[in-house]
Amino acid sequence: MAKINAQPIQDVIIAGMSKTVANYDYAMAELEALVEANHMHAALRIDQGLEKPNPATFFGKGKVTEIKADAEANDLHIMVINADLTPSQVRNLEEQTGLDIIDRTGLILEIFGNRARSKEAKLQVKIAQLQYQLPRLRTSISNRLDQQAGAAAGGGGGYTNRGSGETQLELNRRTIQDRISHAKHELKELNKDEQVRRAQRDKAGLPNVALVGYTNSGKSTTMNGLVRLFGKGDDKQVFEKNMLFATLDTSIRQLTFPDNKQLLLSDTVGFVSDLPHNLINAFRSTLSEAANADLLIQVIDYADPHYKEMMATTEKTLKEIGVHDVPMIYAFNKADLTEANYPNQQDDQLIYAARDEASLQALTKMIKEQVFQGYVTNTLLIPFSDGDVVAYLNDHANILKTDYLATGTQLTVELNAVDAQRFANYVVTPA
Ligand SMILES: Nc1nc2c(ncn2[C@@H]2O[C@H](COP(=O)(O)OP(=O)(O)OP(=O)(O)O)[C@@H](O)[C@H]2O)c(=O)[nH]1
Ligand SMILES: [Mg+2]
Repeated sequence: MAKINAQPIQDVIIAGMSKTVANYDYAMAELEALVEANHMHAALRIDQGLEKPNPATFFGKGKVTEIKADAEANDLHIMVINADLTPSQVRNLEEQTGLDIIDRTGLILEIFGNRARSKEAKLQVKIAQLQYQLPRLRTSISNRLDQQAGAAAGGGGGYTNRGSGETQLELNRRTIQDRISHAKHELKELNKDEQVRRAQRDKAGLPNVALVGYTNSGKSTTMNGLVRLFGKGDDKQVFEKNMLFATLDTSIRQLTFPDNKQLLLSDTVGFVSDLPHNLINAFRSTLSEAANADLLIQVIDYADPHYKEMMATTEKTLKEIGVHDVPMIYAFNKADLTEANYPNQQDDQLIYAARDEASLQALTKMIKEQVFQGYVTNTLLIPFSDGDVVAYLNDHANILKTDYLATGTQLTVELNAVDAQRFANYVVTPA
């Protein structure tokens, strides 16, 4: 699939309805970045200021004629629109302009389709794509997604719908519905394994910390930096790259600090405004790591002039995936590209750069202050016959003091809630 990058970049029109979107300029800048992420280039931009989109063709009648003429004059064949259109709006516009129309959700689904690597991500994207296609069978975007799915399956799987008769359409509807159920079933099987792994992790009682934030803000780079400092020697680095949606999976790594305290850190899919609903649904299990976290680190690209809008997008998306009341550290990244001093902490905010070690140490300190609050310091007297307990604590806990008494080993040790409970029988009051 390395071929994707070899594809020529396709010139397209981007278009939007300026009065129906809050912060229109930012929305169009975001659309342009999404278009680039899909190996396209916004060669022409068309705006219209209607109060309400035309129910039949989205744009007004005169505008549609203008679009057709502009497209022909510039030899452009695709128009990407900064909104979600009804299936009939897409069909009408395609008929009247002769252009292939891609709406916002279609665009994001196509990007995700190109990026998905793991089996889980592929299934999740496929489900979202098929659900999107179902009411849009006779549109060009449905064909595009079909061709993508066909290419991913090794070629030959794609089929075209345009201009096909009603019988063909019915057949396709059934085929798509079958494919959705099949993919859902496969995903469910995969998620079973994931649930087992999660149960094992929960049993270990380690705090869960999740990196979240707008796409391309530096989550994976931050994860890799922390893993380099505190991960196990054989921990793999996660994929980091200057492109939207580089990460479509959740990776989890264990960090162990010099005082033996441990936590699990996860890195996941980045956000963008108005992530399609069926995509969010399909990615629910991937995103659940964030929903179950004890602490979120919101990574923000502080060097991007739109960082405030990106933060608002992140907050909104988190609400949508059901994340409420999880404590958050605001990590303003890429300070090396700004005038700001770094690392610089103020309350729950940190200005930093993900590849700067002092920054990573500052972030670590903030994380530790948050997640290890619930630790208690106990003194345990462990009989010599329970040597495995002493061994476990040596590996997993911060031992402040060790005394060898006639009756056993006496440890003063910091314990998380699960371990404190587990070893409650050994607690003594030190003499
Ligand atoms: N200058 C600078 N670049 C950074 C910093 N952190 C990350 N980057 C770059 O920003 C780009 C995106 O980084 P990633 O870590 O892949 O971002 P992400 O948030 O994981 O992105 P997605 O997985 O696409 O959501 C890469 O080109 C990184 O090299 C930083 O502190 N300074
Ligand atoms: Mg990433």
